[in-house]
Amino acid sequence: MATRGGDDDANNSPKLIVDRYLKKEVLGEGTYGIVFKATDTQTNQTVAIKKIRLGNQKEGINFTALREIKLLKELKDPNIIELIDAFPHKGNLHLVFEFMESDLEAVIRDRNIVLSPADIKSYLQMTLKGLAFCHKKWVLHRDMKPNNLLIASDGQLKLADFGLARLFGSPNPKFTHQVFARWYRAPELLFGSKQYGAGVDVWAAGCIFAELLLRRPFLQGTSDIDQLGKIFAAFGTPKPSQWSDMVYLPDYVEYQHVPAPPQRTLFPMASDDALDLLSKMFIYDPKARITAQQALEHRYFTSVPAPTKPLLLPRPPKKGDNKQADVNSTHDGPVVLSPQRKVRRVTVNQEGLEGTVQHESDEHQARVTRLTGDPSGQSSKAPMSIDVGAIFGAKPFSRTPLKSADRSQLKRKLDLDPDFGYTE
Ligand SMILES: Nc1ncnc2c1ncn2[C@@H]1O[C@H](COP(=O)(O)OP(=O)(O)OP(=O)(O)O)[C@@H](O)[C@H]1O
Repeated sequence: MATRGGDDDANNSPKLIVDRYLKKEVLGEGTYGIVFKATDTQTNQTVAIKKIRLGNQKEGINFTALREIKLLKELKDPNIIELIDAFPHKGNLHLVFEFMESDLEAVIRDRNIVLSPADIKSYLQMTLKGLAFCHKKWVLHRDMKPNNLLIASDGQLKLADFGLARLFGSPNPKFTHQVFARWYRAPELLFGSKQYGAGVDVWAAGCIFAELLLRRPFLQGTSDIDQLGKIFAAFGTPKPSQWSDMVYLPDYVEYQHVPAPPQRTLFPMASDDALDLLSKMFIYDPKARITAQQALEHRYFTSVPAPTKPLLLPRPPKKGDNKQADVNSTHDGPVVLSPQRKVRRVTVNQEGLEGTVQHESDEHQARVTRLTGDPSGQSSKAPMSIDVGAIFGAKPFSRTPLKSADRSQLKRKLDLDPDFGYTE
């Protein structure tokens, strides 16, 4: 029997809604409403239900929105989260999605996860595949950021919250999430463009690519003006020859000329191909910016290393099991190592970090080079030893057997990608 009364979100006890979904615990609250875990009793599938408040849309959900939701239901792609069902219930719209284990923000912020160049390539490829699919169907995301890129149990990254920004209006500024969204905002949006296109999503994907490389958000503006300032500091002020239409944008103001620093100084660890793709995703003129499809065809994706297969990507902690992850930290630099990797000693020198990995089960040894770098390019010349075991509180050389997943991941990285870590 459906429970039609007393729909209390704070109450985590299971209850059946619309005769189909057995509602369980609340997973979190976002800009548009509360998300809770549920079981679809028809299919026995675990789902996530996003309950969208329609409070300030007095006329309730309109036909345009319903039509667009129908469109979203038809967007089926391995890199787009599936909208399984949508229904109004007690004055709220309920969107039923496949349940996802984690998200890219958790991966980026988890100090225990090492991202190899191949892993970064894989995450970016899945992001661009999802985007390219939607852009082909004329759907924009408009709210691309790492916590909207969800990760399934099979490692597949899926774009979530597609189109919600357009359907339900700008997020309420009282939510801090909006501040984060600013970091991914394209310059045409910051200049007040009302007729923007798919380029806004590509710019945001570029910010996410940069964040994967740096392990911290790339352009952290504190206001819209400051965001533009951060963009100009990174890429130089746009010249009319680079972006002739900018002068017609509603909020365009002339800025004092700032030259672009060499991109290599911003991403010292990026490969030439990665840097070339990044620079194309950050082209000022949205008409000249690379499209998601063109980005997928960039040589970055065909050069070695090949993108990591989703199943082999580092496993982020499952939702509700994030004791290991330092999700509250705002990283100021690349994360170094996972304790499971048993690095004996790491030496910092001009090249970055060096160390020796000892793998107990097969005595596999490999040199780890360039594990991190100093984004300012001012790393100390004097070598310095760091006992990584001590940093992570793990006993160096303890004989605790590695879990088979850890073992295969480590072996894969060492075998396939000898200078795994930070050649990007
Ligand atoms: N399909 C899903 N499967 C599992 N958890 C989900 C799913 N969708 C959302 N969540 C979780 O529910 C919580 C709220 O998500 P929601 O998308 O509403 O907001 P958010 O991503 O935290 O922020 P914002 O609204 O700014 O994007 C988050 O913890 C999110 O990871």
